[in-house]
Amino acid sequence: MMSSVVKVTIPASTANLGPGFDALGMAFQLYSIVEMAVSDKTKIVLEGKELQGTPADKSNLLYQVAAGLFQDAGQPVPELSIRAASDAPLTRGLGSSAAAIVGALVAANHLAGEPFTREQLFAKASQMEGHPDNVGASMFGGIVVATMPDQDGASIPYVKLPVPKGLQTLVVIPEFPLSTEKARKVLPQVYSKQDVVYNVGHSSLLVAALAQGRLDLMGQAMADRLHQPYRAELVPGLKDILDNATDHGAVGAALSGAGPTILCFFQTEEEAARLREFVDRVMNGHDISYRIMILQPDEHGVQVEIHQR
Ligand SMILES: Nc1ncnc2c1ncn2[C@@H]1O[C@H](COP(=O)(O)OP(=O)(O)O)[C@@H](O)[C@H]1O
Ligand SMILES: N[C@@H](CCOP(=O)(O)O)C(=O)O
Repeated sequence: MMSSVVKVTIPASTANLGPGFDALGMAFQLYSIVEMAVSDKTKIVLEGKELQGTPADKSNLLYQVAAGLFQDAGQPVPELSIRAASDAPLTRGLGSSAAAIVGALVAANHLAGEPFTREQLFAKASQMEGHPDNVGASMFGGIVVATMPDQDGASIPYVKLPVPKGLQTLVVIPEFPLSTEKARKVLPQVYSKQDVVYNVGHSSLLVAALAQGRLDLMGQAMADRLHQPYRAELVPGLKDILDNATDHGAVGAALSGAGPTILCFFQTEEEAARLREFVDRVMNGHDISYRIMILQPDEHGVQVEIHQR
């Protein structure tokens, strides 16, 4: 009998864009894939260097998320054959856990006969991550503005914005990992009224600037007081880059998600060259190993192909 293999391609993402903590996400043309099929015995194959060290048994996040979906749908959890690969590095602030959750949910939902809509999968993924920023971008592509609802399980209100034409991203990816869990623990429990008002203003201005393609406002609008100042102690070079990137070719700069990746937006090749030189100088000054990637935005979000075997 023929059985179906579902192949899901998921874009990596950046969250926050500076002030939009837990609310803004943007998808990149940097992909991971998850292939899933019902099988006699669970087998998980993880390909490539980025997934090295990730468990290949039933404790794997992809299996756990897929099993949870079958349970939520009121179906027995089948044995699963899973193959996964990622061009995006893990624990660097490029949304790998969100991409894995989105990939496993979309794949398992297909195998279960599509019991849940995309909006419901988005809500599930956001509950699992605890915030909708990366999962929104991986699910829908482009720039996603979203917020967690007051009630558990309710749908997540969001708006997808196209990425302003010509906006490109240079990411500086340090070699050391930083788990999101650790980078959330350094944040305060309580903020001053001034800092909250500051972020509401900057995040609102940033969303409006993105919606109208006002790249001239991004440098100012991307300033943040809720997370970057606290996370700077975990990311050598961050403060320097945030303070000075716009003087060296950047349209704006931010910590990518919880870090340690740092992102700088730019438009022209000349800006990219100036930025590279600046970033090299800063990171070498801190004696940090890193790599630089130029990433284009993804506008499509998660993509699904079905194969018969
Ligand atoms: N394809 C995958 N398969 C299994 N687990 C994954 C996969 N991708 C990410 N993960 C899990 O997500 C963790 C990274 O999540 P996190 O600390 O939030 O960093 P980030 O999302 O910024 O990469 C990894 O340590 C791993 O446990
Ligand atoms: N809003 C979250 C985003 C975490 O993104 P990740 O890619 O680092 O997992 C946060 O800032 O904690």
